Parts: sequence; C-alpha cells; structure tokens
Amino acid sequence: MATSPSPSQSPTTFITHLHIKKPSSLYANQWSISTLECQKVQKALETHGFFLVKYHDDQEQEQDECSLLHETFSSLNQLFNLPRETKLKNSSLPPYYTYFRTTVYETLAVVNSFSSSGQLLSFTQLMWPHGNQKFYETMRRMSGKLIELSKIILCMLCKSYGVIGRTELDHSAADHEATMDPLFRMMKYSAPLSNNNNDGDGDGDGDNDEDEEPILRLTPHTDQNFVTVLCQNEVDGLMCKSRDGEWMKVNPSPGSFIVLAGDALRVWSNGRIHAPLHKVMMKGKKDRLSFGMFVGPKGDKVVEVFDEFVDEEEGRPAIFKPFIFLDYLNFSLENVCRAETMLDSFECINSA
Ligand SMILES: O=C(O)CCC(=O)C(=O)O
Ligand SMILES: [Fe+2]
Repeated sequence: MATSPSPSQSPTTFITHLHIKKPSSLYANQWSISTLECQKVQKALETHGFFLVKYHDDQEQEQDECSLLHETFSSLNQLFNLPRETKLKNSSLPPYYTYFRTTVYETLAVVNSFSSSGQLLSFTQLMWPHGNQKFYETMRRMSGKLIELSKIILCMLCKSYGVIGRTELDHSAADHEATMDPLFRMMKYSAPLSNNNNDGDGDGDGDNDEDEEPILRLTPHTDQNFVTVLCQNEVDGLMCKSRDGEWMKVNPSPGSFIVLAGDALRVWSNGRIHAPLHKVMMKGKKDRLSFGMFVGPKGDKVVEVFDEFVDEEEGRPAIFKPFIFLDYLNFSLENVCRAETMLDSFECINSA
C-alpha cells in the first residue's frame, strides 16, 4: 500500500489518499495491513475527518472493477428515471431512510443491502415489479464492496488506537453485526444549468463552466453515523470542512471512495475524531450521481464514549453523555435548520 497526497484547494493542506488492497482475511489479527497504514487512517480522521481511498481486490481484474462502477452508475440512472410514483414506494422505512426529494436532489435507500435477508431483492421488486436482475446483481456486488471497505477502515482505526477486539466497531467483535445498521443510499443532484443552455460554441458542452459560480445542492451537515463511504460519478461537488475550519474541495479520481467520519465516531472517540461538516456545490450541465454506505448503530443502541478515551485522573473526562441513537436521528429530523451544529444542539455535551 502506498499513500500519495493529492493537493486540495490550499497549498498547505493535503487530502490523504490511501490505496488499500483487500487483505486475505478480514480479521485484523491475521492482517497484512501495516500499523503505519492504520495510523494514516487515524491521523486523517482526526485532522480532516475524511480521506480518499482506492480499494482493490487482487482477485478482481481492473477491467471488472471499472465495469462494476460503470454498471452501478447506469443502474442508478435507470432507478432515478423511474416515475416519481414508483420511487415513492420506497417509503415503508423510517423517515430518514425513505425516498426524499427536493427540486434539485433525490435520494433512495436500502437497509442491509449486501445481506442475504432479501432487502435489496424486495427493493428491486418494489421498483421493478417484473424484476431487474441486472440492477440487483450490480448493487449487491457494489454494496458488498462498500461494506467490506467500511469494516476494514473501522478495523484499521481500532488497530491504530490499539483497541482491536475490545469494541463493537471492530467487526470481529461478537456483537458487531447485532450493533450495526448499514444503510446503502443512492443520490442524484440535478445540474445547475439545463442542457439547452448553449455556451455559444455550438457543441452544447458547456465548456465555459469555469466562469460559473458553484450553486448549493446539499446544505452543510454532519453525518450522524459512525462512518460513510461514498462514491460519485465524474461530476465533482463535495466539500468538507476540516478541523481547522477550512472548506476543502473533495475531487476523487474515478473509482476512488470518499470516507467520512460521522457524529457517532466523534462521540465514541471522545472528540478525537473530527466529524466534518460537508455540502455539495455544483456547476455545469451534468447531473451528479453518488451512492454510499452509511454505517451507523442500530436505532436502539446507545452511543457513548469508549472507555479507552476517558481518564478522569489524567484530566480526560468524557465530553459526551450517552444517548440512544434513534433519539438523535429523530432530533436531527426535527431540527434540520440546526444541521451545522446538530450534535452540539442535541445537548449531549457534558458541561465542564
Ligand atoms: O453525495 C455526496 O457526495 C454527499 C452525500 C451526503 O453527504 C449525505 O447524503 O449525507
Ligand atoms: Fe452527508
């Protein structure tokens, strides 16, 4: 594995870009992944709260990887092109999981899409009553890859903190599966400029995009979960705010994944990990498609500071009070206007 910094907006800050090869075993105690690489995950999440990663499976040919990515985006196009009434059927889930639409943004979600419990199959049947095997197979493979990567990343973090096997964040822990509720979400953001908008050179490309001001498509917020692994089509737009307050453009190379820490990880680490505010700003004539695995605790689970990060005698008390994750999700839904300071507004922070 190698790390190469890729320049962000500012010359002084770099976005960490890791290359992770699928380990022969997903269990960290049998790993070839070095501690040094694990420390890079920790450092990136503590400073910026996000990083980019290329994830390869040695068994998988590069060509297969590209075609999976290509098929995923063509499946997403197919999905978002369905009539609105059909997409509205994705509403039997709790409100934060269901089909949601504004004039410029749409999202659909499937819980545990990679598992054998048939959630992805039911979702596919709901959208295409006559079946769509291609969609099902593609999304099953892609969401399987995302869940695998999210497990590896959480494990790398646990390894770096020296807490492997002692926390449910590590998937080798007995109750990991019973604790986690991974959600596969698919998003579409419409282009700020319509396709009829001619840029004057007759090619209809909109190649004077450079002069345009980017327009907000998704308002600044933090994710409530532990970790999010995202992937986008060729249209950039994601921006993340680092711990030192700088908005950074996140422009991944094709096929790279974006890893973001959420509020639950900030709480678990007693504030060591930064859960970055992020937003989507777009320009140009192309719609942006993205999808991701949002790995959070099950609704009834308690989110709390992990013991390892607390030492009263050393002057490191727990900054956060424990809370039920569902209470926080509901609070977030009722207080969308406080998205920029959600965790702080939730009043789970202990007074000094
Ligand atoms: O589409 C993206 O890149 C970001 C999506 C996002 O932040 C979210 O759905 O919470
Ligand atoms: Fe988000």
